[in-house]
Amino acid sequence: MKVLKDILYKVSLVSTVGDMEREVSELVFDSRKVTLHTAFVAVKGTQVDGHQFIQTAIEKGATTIVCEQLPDNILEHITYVQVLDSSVALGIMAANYFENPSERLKLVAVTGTNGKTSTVTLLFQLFVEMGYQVGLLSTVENKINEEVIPSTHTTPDAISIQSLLRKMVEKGCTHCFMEASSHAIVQGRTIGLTITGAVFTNISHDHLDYHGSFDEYIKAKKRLFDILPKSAFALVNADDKRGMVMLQNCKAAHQTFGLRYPADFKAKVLSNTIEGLELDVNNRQIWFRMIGEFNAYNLMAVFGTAVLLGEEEEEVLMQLSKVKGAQGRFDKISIAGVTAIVDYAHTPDALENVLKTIDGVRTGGEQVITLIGCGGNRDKTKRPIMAKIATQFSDKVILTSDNPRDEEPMAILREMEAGVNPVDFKKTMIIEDRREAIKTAGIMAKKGDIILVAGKGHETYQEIKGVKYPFDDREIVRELLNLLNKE
Ligand SMILES: CC(=O)N[C@H]1[C@@H](OP(=O)(O)OP(=O)(O)OC[C@H]2O[C@@H](n3ccc(=O)[nH]c3=O)[C@H](O)[C@@H]2O)O[C@H](CO)[C@@H](O)[C@@H]1O[C@H](C)C(=O)N[C@@H](C)C(=O)N[C@H](CCC(=O)O)C(=O)O
Ligand SMILES: Nc1ncnc2c1ncn2[C@@H]1O[C@H](COP(=O)(O)OP(=O)(O)OP(=O)(O)O)[C@@H](O)[C@H]1O
Ligand SMILES: N[C@H](CCC[C@H](N)C(=O)O)C(=O)O
Ligand SMILES: [Mg+2]
Repeated sequence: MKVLKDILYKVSLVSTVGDMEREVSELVFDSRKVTLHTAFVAVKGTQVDGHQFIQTAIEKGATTIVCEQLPDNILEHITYVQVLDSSVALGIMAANYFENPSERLKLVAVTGTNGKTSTVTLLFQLFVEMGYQVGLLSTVENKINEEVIPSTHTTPDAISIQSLLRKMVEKGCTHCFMEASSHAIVQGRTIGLTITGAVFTNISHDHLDYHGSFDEYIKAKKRLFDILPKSAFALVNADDKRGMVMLQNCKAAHQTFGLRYPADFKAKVLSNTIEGLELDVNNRQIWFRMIGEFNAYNLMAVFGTAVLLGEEEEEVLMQLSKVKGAQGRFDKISIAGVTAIVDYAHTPDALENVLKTIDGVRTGGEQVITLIGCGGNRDKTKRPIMAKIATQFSDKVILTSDNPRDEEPMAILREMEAGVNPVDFKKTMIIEDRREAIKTAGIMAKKGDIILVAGKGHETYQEIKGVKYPFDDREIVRELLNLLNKE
């Protein structure tokens, strides 16, 4: 039990009604999770306004209500706390409730359209290699050392973040590496965190459905940098023109990484093959297991972060060359003479990067067959662009379902098809069923060919009309390619 007024420390209050010394058993923002003596925080969401569940929360046992508008019927046995912004209050209250765990470890938050999971996973693996106890919050999984805690979001809600950080501190973690999605930043999920360093990987087309415009999307990312204290570091990609935008009016120490423009942490790509990357970093030639130029950026973000956290350059590079990166990112599966690559590319930029990487490591003669879909209930404007990119950089393309969610799969596929140039129609086909699409790609592939299975990476399900059916690209690729004989 915690005392309400302690949990409200540093929260901007508009008014209060009732006992502020009241004990709080738990903090929740979802009426469905209310139990006796919980404090219910009413948040205005994208679907509904949490204020409409205040009565239900009280009926279920909540004795404290935190809200922006006080309800008409004030009950005597309930404490009401009126705040300016419930999401902001929730972040600060969650931090207080779990006793500010982020002040007790070094927390690095990574934002950007692509490369967040790759970067935080590399950081996690690197710091484990260097002998630290480490936490990870990522799209693929959350981790406390070797313990895996399933992830539901790229960035969890404020209460889950603080609760996970608290567990990390209890388990002796000295560092935590987390992804900060633009949704999370805008919704205040990262409020209340003491951040040691923030990293910006890049920004390109995504989530325009949610943010409304590219400018708003940039502003969302920038908010992470705006709140950094002077003692923190802000490490941005010098080769992305929005890197400098992130640093405008940012109080933290400005740091840059990159491959082209002058940067504090810079590398030169010496070789880039299907086996890995050779980079020159401060006149040291190092080999890494990651593939593609985009991974050279991720590696430089990781190198810079580790050095800014006080690690020795030499040691960082040596240990970094051992790590293997995140699941479902450029996962190579070679069976029956065919190489399939399962990759989470789900934005135009990521798809183009992965296809250019494949093109760059081709030895000649082999054809590239790309299988791609776009998620339902998400940014529609990227659909035709992604299909166009797929056809531009591949010999054959199968447009197929990703997670259709509540949309008609065929409608998504038609929107994708609209981006294909008529001259590319003959190399493009539509196969709605993703399993059938993978099978067809396998049948079409000749020995030596490369199949890119893009969009779902590590995901182990396919979401169709509210149901998550088991579906793992990596398993299906293995199963179906094993049935083929290309020898
Ligand atoms: C669009 C979006 O981001 N929605 C997130 C948001 O929910 P919301 O605002 O839609 O909530 P709502 O349904 O309108 O409800 C409003 C409030 O009423 C409460 N409520 C609701 C119903 C009820 O019976 N009782 C009740 O108290 C809810 O708990 C909530 O507090 O806040 C919730 C709690 O934090 C999130 O779980 C939810 O994520 C949804 C499920 C989601 O799919 N989000 C995706 C888009 C997302 O966040 N993705 C990013 C990654 C994006 C990237 O790739 O960069 C991520 O960080 O995962
Ligand atoms: N630095 C990068 N620049 C561009 N593309 C990248 C970069 N790193 C990875 N990618 C591509 O983007 C895909 C997604 O990478 P990753 O999962 O690391 O991004 P993310 O930012 O975590 O995505 P999400 O927003 O879904 O959490 C990868 O599968 C790869 O195709
Ligand atoms: N974090 C991304 C995941 C997209 C993955 C793709 N497989 C899809 O379902 O659209 C998003 O929320 O847009
Ligand atoms: Mg991610």
